[in-house]
Amino acid sequence: MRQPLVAGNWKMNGTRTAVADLIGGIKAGLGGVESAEVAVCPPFPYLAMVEDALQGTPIAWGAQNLCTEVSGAFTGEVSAAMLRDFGCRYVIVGHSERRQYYGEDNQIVARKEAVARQHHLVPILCVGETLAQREAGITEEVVADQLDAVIELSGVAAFASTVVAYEPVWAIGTGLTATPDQAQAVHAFIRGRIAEKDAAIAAGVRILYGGSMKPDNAAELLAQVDIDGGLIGGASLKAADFLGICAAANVPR
Ligand SMILES: O=C[C@H](O)COP(=O)(O)O
Repeated sequence: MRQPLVAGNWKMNGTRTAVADLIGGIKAGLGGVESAEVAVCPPFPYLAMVEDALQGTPIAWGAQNLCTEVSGAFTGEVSAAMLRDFGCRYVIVGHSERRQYYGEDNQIVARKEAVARQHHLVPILCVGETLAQREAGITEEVVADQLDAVIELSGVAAFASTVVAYEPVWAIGTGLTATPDQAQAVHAFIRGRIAEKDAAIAAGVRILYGGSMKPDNAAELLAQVDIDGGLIGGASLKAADFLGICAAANVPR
């Protein structure tokens, strides 16, 4: 059985005050959530604050990115070991904003995925197509290439300890959400692609949906058989909205 995961990706948002308020609101409101796992991914400077606030609670935390390299002369970068030092359980890798604005290709993303696991972080590997790619009918090809880069570097066993997030780029921050059927179709494709190599690993891998998920559309997305949670952007910045999505994930599967 796959435990649902709802992870908030705060992206480049926040101040000390806003982070304190948001974390306080989530902690206060999360009492009833039992079956779903909940995590938040703040910007790097707020990791220490979040660690202090969440230690000893069931809420996990993670980062939004990490360096491909382990340590040394890489100015401006943050290593996997540093994230572990601040108690991170998760790290997002290959978010479409990293791919689009910072030139992260499938090979770089695969290296980040590997270095994260080597340091006992759980990567949340983002995959997904642009609108142009969907309209060209190559969604599956694009997603397959993104998955295959990880399999080629690390083997399918990587997916025994990696979470996948399907995030159609055209649905991120746009208010456009994939329909439950559209999302389910790609989630099933992802699971099938992994199953071609190892059926047991495919059956266990958690596949999150990301892209304008909100309290009012979360339940129908999460009801799909291959959707195991959400990677939430905008709606993770308001405690009430994030909690609404957590509540929708808190149903026995
Ligand atoms: O990582 C989260 C995704 O990019 C989704 O963002 P969004 O919920 O604002 O569309």
